[in-house]
This record gives sequence, C-alpha cells and structure tokens, in this order.
Amino acid sequence: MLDVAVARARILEKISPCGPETVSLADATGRILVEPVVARLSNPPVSVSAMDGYAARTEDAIKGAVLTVTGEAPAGHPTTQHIAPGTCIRVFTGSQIPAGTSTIILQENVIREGESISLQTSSDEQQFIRRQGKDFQKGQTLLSAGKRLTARDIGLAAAAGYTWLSVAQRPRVGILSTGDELTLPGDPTQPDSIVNSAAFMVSGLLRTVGAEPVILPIARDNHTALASALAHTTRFDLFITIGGASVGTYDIVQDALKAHGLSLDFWKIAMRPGKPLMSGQIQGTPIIGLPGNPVAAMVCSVIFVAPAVHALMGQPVSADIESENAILGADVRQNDHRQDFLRCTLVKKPESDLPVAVPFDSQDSAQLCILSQSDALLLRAPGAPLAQAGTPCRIIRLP
Ligand SMILES: Nc1nc2c(c(=O)[nH]1)N[C@H]1C(S)=C(S)[C@@H](COP(=O)(O)OP(=O)(O)OC[C@H]3O[C@@H](n4cnc5c(N)ncnc54)[C@H](O)[C@@H]3O)O[C@H]1N2
Ligand code: MOO
Repeated sequence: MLDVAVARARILEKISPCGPETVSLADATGRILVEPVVARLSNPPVSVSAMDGYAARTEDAIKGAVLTVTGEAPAGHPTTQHIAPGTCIRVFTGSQIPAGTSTIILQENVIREGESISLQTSSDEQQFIRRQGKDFQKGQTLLSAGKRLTARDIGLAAAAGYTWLSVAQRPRVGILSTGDELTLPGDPTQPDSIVNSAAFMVSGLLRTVGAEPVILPIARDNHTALASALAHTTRFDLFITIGGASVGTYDIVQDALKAHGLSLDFWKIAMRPGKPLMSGQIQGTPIIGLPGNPVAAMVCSVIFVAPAVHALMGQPVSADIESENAILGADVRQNDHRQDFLRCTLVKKPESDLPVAVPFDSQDSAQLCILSQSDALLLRAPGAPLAQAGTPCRIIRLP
C-alpha cells in the first residue's frame, strides 16, 4: 500500500492546468487570477475633497475670518476658477478641488450668510483633501497572479479600470456513483436503499474549491451500465468514481475502467479511511476512484481531489499535506501501518493559543453525522506510538 504523500505526488504530477479564460468582473469572485491586475487608472484620479464644505487657502482659513464664496464645484462638475485670497469655493465630498486649494473648511464649522462664510474654527493645511493617487497610482501592481479573488478584490479591479479579468478555468469534474443499492436524494427508496450522499458531498467540496462538478446518473453494478457511463470520461478535466473500489464480487469499477482504456497508476493507500483509493488516466484525463463509504470518499476528496483541482487551476500544491499544530484532547492508541485521519472537534481553551483536538470515539467511515459535527481531521502517522491527552498533535481543518 502506498504512502499518502507519495500518492498525492503521483496524482499531482500527472495533472496539467486547464488554462485561462476571460470573465466579467461580476463573475470573477472566488476565481483564481491568472494575470496580475496593474492599475490602468489612479485612485482618486485627481485630488478631491473628502468632506462637504469650502475649498480655501490655509492662510485664510483662520477662526473669525470672513471669506467670499465665489463659486460651486459639485462632484463631477469641476470648476476652472482659482481660489483667490480671501475667497473660497463651495465643494462637496468627491468634488475635484479647485486650483489653489490648500485646505477644506468643514461645512459645520462656518456660518453662511448670502455669499460669505464666517469661520468658527481654523482649518489645518491639507485637511480633508484626498490627494490624487493616494489609494493607488496608475501602473501599480494591485493584485498578483494566483490570488483567489474576493469581493474586495473585484471592487479594487473595477476602480483600477478593469471590466474583464483573466482567471483560471473552472475544472469540470464528472462524478460517477456506482452501486445497485443507491438512490438519488428524494427518489423512492427500497427498505435497503442507500441514498447517494457521497456524490453530493464531493460535489459540494468541489464547488468550494472552485471546480464545476457534474453529478452523473448512478451506474449499476454491471459492466454494461458502467461502460455506457464511462463513455463520458474524456469530456471532463477530472473524472471521479465513487464506490466499487474494494475487493468484493461486485466491486467492478476498476475492471470497467480498464476495459475503457484506464492506465492504472496505483490502487490502495496506507490510510484510514480511504484504503481502496485508485488513480490513473484515460486518454490523458485523470481518474480518481473513491471508496464508497461516504466518510472515506470525503476524506479522500479533501486529501487528493481538492489538491488535484488546485493543480488544474495552476495553483502550486505540495505533495505533503498542509497541517497545523493542535493539542491532543484525549489519549489515542498506538497506530498500525496506515496513516489515520481521525474525525475530531476543536475546542478553544483560554490557557493556550492552540486548539484542543478531541477525536470522536467512533471512527466508522459510514457515519455522516460525526463527519458533519467534526471540525478537523487529527493526523496519526503510520506506526505512531500511543499519545496522551495534552501532548502536541497535527490537524487539518475540514472545509
Ligand atoms: N474484504 C474487504 N472488504 C472491504 C475492504 C477490504 O479491504 N477488504 N475495504 C473496506 C474499505 S476500507 C472500504 S472504504 C470499503 C470501500 O468499498 P467500495 O469502494 O467497494 O464501496 P462499496 O462496496 O461500493 O460501498 C461501501 C459502502 O458505502 C456505501 N456507498 C457506496 N457508494 C455510496 C454513495 N455514493 N453514497 C453513500 N454511500 C455509498 C455502500 O452502500 C456501502 O455501504 O470497502 C470495505 N470492505
Ligand atoms: O476507506 Mo475505508 O472507509 O477505510 O473503511
């Protein structure tokens, strides 16, 4: 059985990025930027007033002074007038400041009578002036390639003069569930029916990491059904099967994939849950065969499928699993030869910065309730000795 990091490396090394596409700003949130955003405009484009008030010369803006209002410059309607000594120009938040302005007098700090204002306080040099380019300058790199775009980034790109952005294509991922006992959520059930929870869970994870999942019709446990389902594999950037990966008489997915041209890279990993995971390619399309137990399918998706999607979007991914420090919240026994991913909750204790990871007593890979309640996977390396509560451990937070 293969080591987890070796298996990850072997999956990742076979993946080529899908390439870029151009999307409108409105569709770009959550996407991976492929080309940097370099400001095409400065922000603000010109120096503007930050308040409603009067543009003036600082030397005139003295408490007790009376200034003549010589004009008005609303936002979007700049004036060509200069500020002459003893005068001011009415401005508003966002107004381009008139030539000669060195301070903005706040509206609340004056008494206006007709075309003159008397100042109740003095104003400081440059007060309430937003200088041209204070936020960013034309030509400045604002967002780097590889960044996952937030709504805030979209606002920044819009202000910088962009309408379209070059982003990584969303990998299209086909999900084929197999099994005579499976039904779709909402379909009529037999007494022994199992609802296809795994496909929807894996699909949800795929969406979270930026892929476009396609849930295919369930394939029954026979070669004819599987053969017709597998006809679609190469339409996808990644093809996932769920179930039929183990050694039972009806676990025929691998045979069906081979009959369809699968070049098998590996089958079986030294991990729990997830042992029967399989990986290969059909005509260049990467195939990952997930175990049917839904918790195993999800854990394998977090460990192998999500990184594969990142790689398809051109993001750097390490073969080693990214984990973080935590404190063990219960004694755990010595591990055997398989890497364990124990479902656990994380508890915050006031005396420590690190979360305390408390594994569930039951680690059955069919228990969706426990999976749903879990915050993280507690890592136990192959052969790890007995570990006591209070000692350091490593965890992976669940998405
Ligand atoms: N003799 C052995 N038996 C098993 C072994 C083994 O090494 N020797 N491995 C066990 C492990 S580990 C796992 S995991 C499972 C995986 O088996 P398969 O991938 O062949 O999955 P199935 O047999 O098709 O199903 C297992 C289980 O999961 C349910 N299932 C399947 N698909 C779904 C789905 N889409 N949504 C929800 N539930 C699903 C299915 O009804 C079964 O109950 O094999 C062990 N056995
Ligand atoms: O992958 Mo299995 O879930 O180890 O039982």
